[in-house]
Amino acid sequence: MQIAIIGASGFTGGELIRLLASHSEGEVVCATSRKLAGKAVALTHPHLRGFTDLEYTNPDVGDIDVDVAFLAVPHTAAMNYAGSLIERGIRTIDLSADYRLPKDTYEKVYGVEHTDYHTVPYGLPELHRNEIPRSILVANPGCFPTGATLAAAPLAKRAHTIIYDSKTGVSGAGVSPSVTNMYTNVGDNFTAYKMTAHRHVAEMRQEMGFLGSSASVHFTPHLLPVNRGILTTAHILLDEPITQEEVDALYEDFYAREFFVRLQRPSLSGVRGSNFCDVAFEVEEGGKRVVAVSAIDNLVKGASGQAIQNMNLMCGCAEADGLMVVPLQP
Ligand SMILES: NC(=O)C1=CN([C@@H]2O[C@H](COP(=O)(O)OP(=O)(O)OC[C@H]3O[C@@H](n4cnc5c(N)ncnc54)[C@H](OP(=O)(O)O)[C@@H]3O)[C@@H](O)[C@H]2O)C=CC1
Ligand SMILES: CC(=O)N[C@@H](CCC(=O)OP(=O)(O)O)C(=O)O
Repeated sequence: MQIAIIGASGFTGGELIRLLASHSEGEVVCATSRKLAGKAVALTHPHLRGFTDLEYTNPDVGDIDVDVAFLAVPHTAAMNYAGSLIERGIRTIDLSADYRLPKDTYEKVYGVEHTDYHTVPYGLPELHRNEIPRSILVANPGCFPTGATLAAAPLAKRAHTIIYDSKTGVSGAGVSPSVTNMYTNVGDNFTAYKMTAHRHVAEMRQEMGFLGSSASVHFTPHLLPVNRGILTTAHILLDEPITQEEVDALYEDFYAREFFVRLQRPSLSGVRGSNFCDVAFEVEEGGKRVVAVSAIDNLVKGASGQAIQNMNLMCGCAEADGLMVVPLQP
């Protein structure tokens, strides 16, 4: 199975190459970068030396001839590639936000016109496993919505309000330097941003709706001085009181067949480098608030690992192929 990574010089592109190095059926044969064409991939991803001899190329999209393509480019750029790939039968996984939302919602949230819209499955396998195998194009979820939705999903129908409070590592902002992500602003510091209107809240609401929830959903992200990981605390407010035993049973049942969701105390180092989402939950006295906490690696379950999970489902490979990576704790 020949694979192209479009946008391979970025963080998620590098993670795709790292994880696919141990895939039993896939081989990365094309790694694109507009700026680094002709240079060795291992020059900008030195951790990959010895695992890839590829050089970056900058082909026209119509000349990319592979079985599977990953779009690891910014939102609004992915829509320029997807159409040409899928019309030639290339299974495509888009890591950007371009196909995650209905067209009108996307255009409102992202403030741009969508010039090549397709309705495609939302690639959160734990919720949409049945839709993904039939699809030629899958929208890989946002990093925050992945951790948040997996934390609250089993209680979706019981909640009237869900408040997600997330802390993220800086690699979520991508490889390009900026004043926001420079060391002097991030190191030895901790701050909230986009406090009431982050673009990911639309995805979080969409997935709660998919689960049959009418809960009102709110979200505030914070920037942690770490490279990888998202810890999300979900405050799940209920109309009817619930017991700890009932919540235990709901989560255990919901995730009984999900290898990548582990019900144990979440921490960033407990999932680092891996495709796991760890989730724990506790009922407050009185039974009307459940606090559920999740941890993911934003570059793996929040992006490239989940994208490979989707590829595996789309292509009939074992779901965990390329993803049997043990977390890096401590
Ligand atoms: N980082 C994260 O934790 C997560 C990221 N994502 C999403 O995945 C995608 C990639 O993210 P990430 O790897 O962090 O981003 P980076 O900024 O690190 O990398 C982006 C890549 O895309 C290329 N690129 C940039 N602009 C364009 C363009 N207009 N056309 C073609 N290629 C372009 C860049 O290389 P060059 O300029 O050389 O061509 C680079 O290789 C984004 O949509 C992001 O939102 C999703 C979940 C989590
Ligand atoms: C730290 C940081 O800036 N994180 C990014 C989200 C990460 C991301 O990649 O967004 P998508 O999943 O939609 O692609 C942000 O808050 O916008």
